[in-house]
Amino acid sequence: DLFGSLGQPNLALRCQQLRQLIAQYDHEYYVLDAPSVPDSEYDLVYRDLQDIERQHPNLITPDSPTQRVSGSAANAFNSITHRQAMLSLNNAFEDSELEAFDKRVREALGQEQVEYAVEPKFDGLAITLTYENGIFTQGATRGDGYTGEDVTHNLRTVRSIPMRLNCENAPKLLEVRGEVLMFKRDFEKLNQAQLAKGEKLFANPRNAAAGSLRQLDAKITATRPLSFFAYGLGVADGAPALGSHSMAMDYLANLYFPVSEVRQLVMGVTGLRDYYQKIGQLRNELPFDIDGVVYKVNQFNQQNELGFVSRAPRWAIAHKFPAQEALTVVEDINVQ
Ligand SMILES: NC(=O)c1c(N)nc(OC2CCCC2)nc1O[C@@H]1CCC[C@@H]1O
Repeated sequence: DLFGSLGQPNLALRCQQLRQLIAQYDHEYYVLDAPSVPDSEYDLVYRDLQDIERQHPNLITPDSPTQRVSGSAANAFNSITHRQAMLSLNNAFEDSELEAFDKRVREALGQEQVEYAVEPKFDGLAITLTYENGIFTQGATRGDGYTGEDVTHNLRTVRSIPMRLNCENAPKLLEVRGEVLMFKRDFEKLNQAQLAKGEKLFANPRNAAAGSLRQLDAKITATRPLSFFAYGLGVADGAPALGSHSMAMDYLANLYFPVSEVRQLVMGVTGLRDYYQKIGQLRNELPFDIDGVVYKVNQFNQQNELGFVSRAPRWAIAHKFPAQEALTVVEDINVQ
């Protein structure tokens, strides 16, 4: 038969090729929103992999897309201590605080103007992803910044989180920090489905994302439309030398991680202010909720020079928008 002639080694290679192809298709569909093949083609490739794995379970690998929804329901989350603390951010609300931040940074660095990496402040749930030799092995919530909950199985179900790194010589260890969130449109659809099922409605996308991620049964998480954006690195062992936050984001984008498309590099406090205004205008059009923007000194050597105050860095602050009145009201849907 077909498989007899292929033999094990070739089958293993065939599985690897199928996994790689599906990882590419997932990236195009869930991250770039630009599939290169129709769903019918995707389903054929996926079924090929499933058939081989069903006949040869020894060929199943943890990064196989067929393993995204797996694992039985646990009765509690294990506690994970982060190799590198997941710090929080000091907030600025007034323009005067912005001036003060930039002034402190300029004086500490002895520099006229500072280059900042700026990006939206995603309003979701902070998590950390661990990749060992290019394979996703563990995921955890931020928790108190030092220990979080092991939500590995749940994170496997998030299609925009890659199960393997898209590179040849993968780093021995790579920790990726980011935010799990739910897009506004997916949140509306979820609440309409909840309503139709007579189940409770979620208050907002952030609560829906947090509630979905902290399900003990990953099969429930798999039914929820979760997304992810990377915004930083934790421990990186064997990764190429990255000198700045913007370089780290480029590196992650090449590894198939979703990163913000509206991130920028700006100079000085004027650059910060302009970006805050720009995103403030864009806010309601963005497909996801944000509660501000984040400014980071871009160069890592300058970040190291500035260090942290208690648990938050001196080199970064969030600039919050005024809280939006609770406007996510599910309009009356005439439920039959
Ligand atoms: N929510 C965000 O979009 C975000 C971001 N874009 N960038 C950072 O960089 C921080 C992480 C540690 C030092 C700088 N943090 C963010 O969120 C933080 C994570 C934990 C508390 C805040 O929500």
